[in-house]
Amino acid sequence: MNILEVKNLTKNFGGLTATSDITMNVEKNSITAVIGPNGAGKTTFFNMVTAVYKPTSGDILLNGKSLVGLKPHQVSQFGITRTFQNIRLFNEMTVLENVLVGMHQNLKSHWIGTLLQLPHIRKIEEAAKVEAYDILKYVGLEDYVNENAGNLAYGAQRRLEIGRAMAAKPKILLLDEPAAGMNPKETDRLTSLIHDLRTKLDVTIILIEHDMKLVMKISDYIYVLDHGELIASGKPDEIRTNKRVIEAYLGKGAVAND
Ligand SMILES: Nc1ncnc2c1ncn2[C@@H]1O[C@H](COP(=O)(O)OP(=O)(O)OP(=O)(O)O)[C@@H](O)[C@H]1O
Repeated sequence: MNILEVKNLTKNFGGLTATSDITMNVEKNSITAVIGPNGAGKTTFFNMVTAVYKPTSGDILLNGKSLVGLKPHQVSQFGITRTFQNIRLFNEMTVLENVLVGMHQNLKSHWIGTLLQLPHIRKIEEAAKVEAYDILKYVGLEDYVNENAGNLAYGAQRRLEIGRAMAAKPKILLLDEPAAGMNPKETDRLTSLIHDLRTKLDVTIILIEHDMKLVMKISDYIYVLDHGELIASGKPDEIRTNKRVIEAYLGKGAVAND
């Protein structure tokens, strides 16, 4: 079953076409990768799915309902959260607080209740902390709960970002280059985390990533963009050997003629 359907999605910035007539289907509970050389339109695609940009034309359907025209916070309430290419944590807040921030839209507490320390609000907040702690365990940060986020090592900061995004209980998690800047050990750890999120927490993952080893290892399906156009789609083994994909990455002439 498709959780997300992208239909003929185009985004123009003045005379520049960032994505052109893209159609994709993302199956529920899958790991789907969107790859392509720099400037291919990958982040623009994420920005349209999260309503940061309005498509010039085309549609995006979440469980059959259009997301076009919604505000970013509404898309997030409908169950789509993301992480960013550049880490965006609250460095001066603790690791636990960063996850609690990600959870806020699911908390029914009201500021006045918090201010007055009403017992039922305190209960909700305690429950939120327990849940946040569970998430931190999941992403392997339970020993750093009270550490400031800015003090974490790079790979740990990236995992905290994923933890914060998971706190919103998304149906779809969009990861924008989660392995960027990671060393091979950190990438391995991230790979198994992403794999676990899908298998154990029932989330659908859409991943933009330049690390092809990671992409080929965990993706069920891959879409390839080049200069805003969808040039290929298929399972990792199909993409690995696709001539247009190899040419897009390595330049024309990289593929020997048959
Ligand atoms: N807000 C904007 N205004 C004008 N042009 C933009 C805007 N955002 C993106 N673009 C252009 O759209 C094209 C696609 O950019 P995009 O960032 O989506 O590519 P990408 O595949 O994510 O690249 P990278 O892998 O380098 O992050 C580029 O030519 C970029 O300069």
